[in-house]
Amino acid sequence: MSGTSLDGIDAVLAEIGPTGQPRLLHTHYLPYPDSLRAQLLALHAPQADEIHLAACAANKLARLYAEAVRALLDEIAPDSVRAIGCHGQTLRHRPADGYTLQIGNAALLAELTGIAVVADFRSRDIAAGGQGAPLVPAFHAQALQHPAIHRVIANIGGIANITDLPVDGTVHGWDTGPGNMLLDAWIKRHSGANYDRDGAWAASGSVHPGLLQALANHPYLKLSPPKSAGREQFNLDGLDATLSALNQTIAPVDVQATLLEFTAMSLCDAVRQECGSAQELYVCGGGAHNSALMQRINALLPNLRVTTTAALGIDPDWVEALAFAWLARQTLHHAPGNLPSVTGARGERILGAIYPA
Ligand SMILES: Nc1ncnc2c1ncn2[C@@H]1O[C@H](COP(=O)(O)OP(=O)(O)OP(=O)(O)O)[C@@H](O)[C@H]1O
Ligand SMILES: CC(=O)N[C@H]1[C@@H]2OC[C@@H](O2)[C@@H](O)[C@@H]1O[C@H](C)C(=O)O
Repeated sequence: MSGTSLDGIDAVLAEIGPTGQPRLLHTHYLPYPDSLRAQLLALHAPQADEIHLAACAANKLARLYAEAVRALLDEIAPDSVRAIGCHGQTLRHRPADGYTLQIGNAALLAELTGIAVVADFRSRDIAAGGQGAPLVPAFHAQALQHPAIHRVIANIGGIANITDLPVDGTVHGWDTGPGNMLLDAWIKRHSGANYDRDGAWAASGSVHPGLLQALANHPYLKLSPPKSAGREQFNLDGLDATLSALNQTIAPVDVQATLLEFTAMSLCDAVRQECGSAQELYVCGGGAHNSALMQRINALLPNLRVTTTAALGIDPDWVEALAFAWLARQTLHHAPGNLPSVTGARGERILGAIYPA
């Protein structure tokens, strides 16, 4: 899994039992080199010769994915692995235009590893009229649903998404707004750091009410699910435009504090408005490590027990990667991977393309 934070590759070796229950065997995190991160970020905007540049970046990604796979395979023979589920790196996500694009040369990854690869999980759902995202809710339902407790799972990566798991067994899920994306971008600009460790910088500032209000007016937040978001909706250019329109001097540290509050607020508003009787919220994704963010989520949802998926036995860092291992297994079993109640697709679909070993 390489997600919208553009931080690197989360790789897991997983065994998935006959009922679909996952068991995490090994994990490996491979950060992107700074140069690749910068190239991928640049490819999110139009530029000259971008088809060539994207194809070259896809090859680089395949080589890094292969390196991550090799690191997992120290103690297991490659031929005992059925498949690699490879999400790829999202460069564009435009369901309204009928497409989404995740790059990462799956053919090259199959060639380099000698293992079958399942890739391009989102396109079929979009072809069927869906958002193509989020896809993890089906896995959350499989692995984390409780028959008597109304749970919500929040994945806080670059973008934040939630999965609502009421006790009647229905599942809803959508992207609530920014996760770490704006926080990462703002601290990068001001100190060069890739992220605000534990939210310490944000915690040392004060929320600016005018900026918070302006951010809360983002049209994405007013849309009803099904909905999904990406860097198209939440990015530094948009933040700069909001700041210029306010025309006030706001200290960078207070902007960071306000971005953290905006991230927590957009997520918690979605939980309060759409997940009525929810009792428990389990957070996963890198945002689970941001203690200042976790504190604000706790404070904004006083009626829920807020913790991380570690309390359910799944380390929050690996839920998403496990989900794509599970989705790859669904594909190999000719079983659907999408939930039409989440993505809005016309029906269940078998997702992904298979590149045989
Ligand atoms: N100790 C920490 N303190 C604050 N933030 C953290 C910490 N550790 C990780 N993060 C944040 O988590 C991000 C990575 O999260 P994650 O791996 O879930 O993202 P992702 O794979 O891009 O997810 P998605 O696909 O859901 O967007 C980092 O960019 C950083 O912002
Ligand atoms: C297009 C795309 O890559 N979307 C990601 C992104 O990151 C979080 C959120 O936005 C979610 O919609 C999705 O990823 C997760 C893994 C998903 O599909 O469930």
